[in-house]
Amino acid sequence: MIPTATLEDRLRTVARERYHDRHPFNIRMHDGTLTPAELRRWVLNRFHYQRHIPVKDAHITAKLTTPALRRSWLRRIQDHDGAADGEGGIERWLRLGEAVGLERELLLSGDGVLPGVRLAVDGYVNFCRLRSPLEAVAASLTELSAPGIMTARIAAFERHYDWIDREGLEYFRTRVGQGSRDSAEALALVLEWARTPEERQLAVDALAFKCDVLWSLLDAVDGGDRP
Ligand SMILES: O=C(O)c1cc(C(=O)O)c2c(n1)C(=O)C(=O)c1cc(C(=O)O)[nH]c1-2
Repeated sequence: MIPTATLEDRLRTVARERYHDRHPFNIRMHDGTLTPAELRRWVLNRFHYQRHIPVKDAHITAKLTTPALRRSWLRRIQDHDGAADGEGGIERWLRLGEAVGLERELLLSGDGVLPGVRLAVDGYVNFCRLRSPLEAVAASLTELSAPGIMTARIAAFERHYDWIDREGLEYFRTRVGQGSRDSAEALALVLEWARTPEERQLAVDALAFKCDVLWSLLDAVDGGDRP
């Protein structure tokens, strides 16, 4: 039997070693060498991911079997959708869009989202819709690495892209705390639920799949716009 500590180590290793902070496009973003057009392409395409996070969290919530679990997962939907119009993570991402020069109407229209990004996001939503609660929750564990990448991103944007209004970075500032809390909560559930070696392997594989989703998204953005 593999002890629980080993599963946590395996998950943390996957979340670290296969994370999209190592993707060439992310490295260029943080080095400050993206052109404004490239940065806009990333913000526009990532909005497609952002707006689907509460959809996938609704699929996960529907699989949870106790009021306490559903209540805690519902909070994630509210983090993104807000308690009212003009609040929440999706609204903050729209403001990031405006700070880089993209009209919110353009982001909301979905125009310009790359085919590879649509496929990656569909893949993630459908994975959480079709797989077990263990696998769906384990897939969210990329967020073990998210607070680190967000902190690095805030510093990189402030340093290298001074044409972007700092207020636009509020999405990332808010996500540092939310991501730490969400990943701790998800990790505790996965460690509790994955009791057999097979279940532990499913959790690790789910996390590896999610790393591939994020990697594919950046591959598509790195490939440039359609002619
Ligand atoms: O910018 C990023 O690098 C990044 C990564 C991730 C992630 O690691 O999954 C998320 C986010 N951002 C994010 O903003 C977010 O709301 C989020 C939700 C989830 C999830 O799987 O439930 N991941 C992420």
